[in-house]
Amino acid sequence: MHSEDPQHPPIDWQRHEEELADVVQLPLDDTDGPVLVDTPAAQEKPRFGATMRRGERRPVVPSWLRSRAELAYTLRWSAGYVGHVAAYHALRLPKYALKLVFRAPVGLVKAIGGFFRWLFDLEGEAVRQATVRTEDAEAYLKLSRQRDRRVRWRGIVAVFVLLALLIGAGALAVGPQWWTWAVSTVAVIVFGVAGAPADRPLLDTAVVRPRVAALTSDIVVRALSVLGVAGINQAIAKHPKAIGFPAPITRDGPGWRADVDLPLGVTVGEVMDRRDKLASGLGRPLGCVWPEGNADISPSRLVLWVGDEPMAASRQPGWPLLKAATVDVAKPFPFGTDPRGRLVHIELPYTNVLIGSIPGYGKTAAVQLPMLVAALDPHAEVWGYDFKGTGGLDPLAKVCTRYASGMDDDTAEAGLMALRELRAECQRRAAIIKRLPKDVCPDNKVTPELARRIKGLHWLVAVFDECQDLFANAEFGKEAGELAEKIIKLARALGIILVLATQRPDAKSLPTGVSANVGTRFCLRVMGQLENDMVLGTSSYRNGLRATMFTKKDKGVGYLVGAADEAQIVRTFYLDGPTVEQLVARAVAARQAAGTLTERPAEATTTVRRETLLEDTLAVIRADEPKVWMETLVARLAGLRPDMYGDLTREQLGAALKPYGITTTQVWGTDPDTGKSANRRGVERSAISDAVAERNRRRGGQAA
Ligand SMILES: Nc1ncnc2c1ncn2[C@@H]1O[C@H](COP(=O)(O)OP(=O)(O)OP(=O)(O)O)[C@@H](O)[C@H]1O
Repeated sequence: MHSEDPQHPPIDWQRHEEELADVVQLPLDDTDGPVLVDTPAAQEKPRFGATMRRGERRPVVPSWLRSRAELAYTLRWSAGYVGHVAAYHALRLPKYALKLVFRAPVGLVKAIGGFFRWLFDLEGEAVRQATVRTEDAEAYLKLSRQRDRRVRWRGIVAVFVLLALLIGAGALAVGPQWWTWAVSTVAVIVFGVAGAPADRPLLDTAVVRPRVAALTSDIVVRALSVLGVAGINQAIAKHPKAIGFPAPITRDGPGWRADVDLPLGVTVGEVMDRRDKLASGLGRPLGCVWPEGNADISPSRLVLWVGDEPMAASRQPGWPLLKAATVDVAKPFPFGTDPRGRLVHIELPYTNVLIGSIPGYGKTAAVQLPMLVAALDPHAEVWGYDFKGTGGLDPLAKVCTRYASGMDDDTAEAGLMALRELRAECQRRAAIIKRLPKDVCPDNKVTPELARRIKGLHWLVAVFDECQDLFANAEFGKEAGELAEKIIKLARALGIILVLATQRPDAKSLPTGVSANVGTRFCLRVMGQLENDMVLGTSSYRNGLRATMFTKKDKGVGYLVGAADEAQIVRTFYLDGPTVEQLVARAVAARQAAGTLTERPAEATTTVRRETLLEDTLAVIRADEPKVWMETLVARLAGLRPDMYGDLTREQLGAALKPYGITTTQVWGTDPDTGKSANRRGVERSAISDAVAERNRRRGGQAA
C-alpha cells in the first residue's frame, strides 16, 4: 500500500493506541507496559542514498587487468594457446589438403544434386504426391501452379548461372595459368568442405577441453539441502525459495562463483564444516569446491566458488621471482595463488609471520619463500634455524648469516642465543633510530630508504622452522618464548621480521604471547579448532576460517590471514630442491657482487659443540690466570680436542663465545715464543666461569 494514496491515508498509530488505551485501560507509560515496537518509522525502508552507500561496488576493471603479473600471465597464456593451435594445424595441412581432394568429388555431386532439386522444386514433390493420393484436386492445382511459377523463374536464373560458368571457364582457358590454379583450389576447398561427412570434421582437435557442467542455482540449492543442516532443511520445507542469490552466478576465473544468502539463522561455518558433503551434493571433486564467508555482509552470506579442476591438481604458474636476479624485501612478494588462480602477495616489512600445520603439509616449503626473498635481496640479512633437523632449509644455509639445524639441545640453545642476539639487536637499532634526525626518520621506524642507507638498519629476516621444539625445550623453552614475544612486539618497526613455523600450535609449544601478536598468519591443514585458532587468531574457527576443512590432497593449501583485508585460501608456490639451489646460487652471486656475503660471522660455519665449549675453555685456563689471549686459548683447545677444535680460529672462538655474553677485551701478556709482552685480544677467566655457573644454575633450576 502506498502511503500517499488518498484512498488509504497513512495509519495514525498514535491515535489508535490512545483509543485502545482508553478502552482497555492500557498503561501508556512506556516504563512499565508493553511498547509498540514495530513503529511506522521503523518500518520505513532506508532511503535510497543510505542503501547505495552500503552497496558493494563491483570493480570497474576486472582483476586480471589490474594486476600486471596477472595481465602478463593471461597474455602469455593466450599467445601460447594461439601458437599451439596454429602449429598443430600447420603440421597437419597436407593431411587436410588430401582430405579435401578426396571429399571434393562427393561435394560436387552433392552440389549438382542440390542444384537440380532446387531447380525442379523437388522438395515439394512429396506433398504434391500426397494430394494426388487424397484426390484433393484443388490443393493439387494450387501446388502445381506454385511449382510451375517457381520452376520458371528458377530456370531463368539457372540459364544465367550456366552462362556465367561458361564465361568463367572461357576466361580461365585464355587467362594466366595461376587463375586456373586459384579457382581449382577454391573449388576443391568449397566442394571438399561440402562433401565432408557430418560426423567427421575436416580439422583435428588441437586442444581437448574438459567438459564441466555449469553451476546453476538449482544445483546449489540441491547441494545445500543434502548437507543435513537442520536450519536449511526446515527453511526449504517451508519455502522452496528460502535460499537467496543476491547476484547472478558468474564465471570467475577457471570456475563459477555463486553468492548465496543462507536461510536465517544458518551460518557459513555450518556449510564449511560439511565441505565434503557439499562437494558430493554438487557432484564435483572436493578440491574444486571452495565455500567462503563474507562476514562484512552477514554471517549467512556464502560465497561459493566451484573450480573446473581441483586446486591441488590445477597447474600453477611458476614462482614469478624464479627469473629475478635480485629482489627488494620491502616490496610485496608472490606467495601463492588463490583457488581462482590469481597471485597472492605478502609483505615482509612491519609484520611477523606464523605458519602452522600438521606435519607434511608444506610448512617448510612455505617458509622457504620469505627466506629466498630475503636471500635474493643482497642487502637483507637472513638467519635460519630448523629445530627438527631434517635439513629442509639446508640449501639456504649458504646465504644465512646464522644457521643451525638439528633436533638436539645444541640447536635449541643456538636458537635461544639467536633470540637473545635479536633482542640485543632490537636495542641497538632502537638506539640508532633515536639518534636519527626527525626529518630522516619521522615515524621512528625503519623505512625501505633507511634500510638501504644506514648500516645496522638493514632488513633482517629470522626464520625458526619447527619452533615448537625450541619453545617446548625443557631447558631453553621458557626464556626463548619470552624473548620471542618481546621481539615480536618490538622488532616490527625496527626492520626485523620473525618467521615462525610450527607443527604443534598449542599453548605449550607456541606461547600465547607469540601467537597473539603475529601479524601475518598462514594455516595449512590442522586437525582441530584449538590449533586453528592458535595460528589464525582467536575466534577464527567460529567465524568460518577453518583450516580443518583441508584434506589430504591439499598440500601447500592454507588460509592466509593478515596479508589482505580478507582471509584468503592460498596454495603456496612449491619450489623443488634443485630450483632452490639455483636461486641460492643466484643470491650468493648477487651478494658477492654487492659485497654483502662477507658479513657472515665465522661462527655460522663453525662446528664448535656448544655444550662442551664453555667447559673446555674453562678447563684450559689455569685457576691462577685471570685473563688469557685468544690465540693461547685456540692453541690449548686444539691440544685438548684436536678433532673438534683443530681448525678453530680466534674469530670463530670469539663468535662462539659471544652468545654467552662473553666478550673479548685487551689483555696484557707475554708471548711464549718471542718472550715479548704485548696487548692483545683475550678473555677473562671470570667471564667464562660466570657463564658456566649461569648455565648450570639454569639447568639445575629446570631439573628441580
Ligand atoms: N605448494 C605446494 N604444492 C604442492 N605440493 C606441496 C606444496 N607444498 C608442499 N607440498 C608437498 O608437501 C610435502 C611436504 O612439504 P614440507 O616438507 O614443506 O612440509 P612440512 O609441513 O614442513 O613437513 P614436516 O612438518 O614433516 O617438516 C612436500 O614434499 C611436497 O610434496
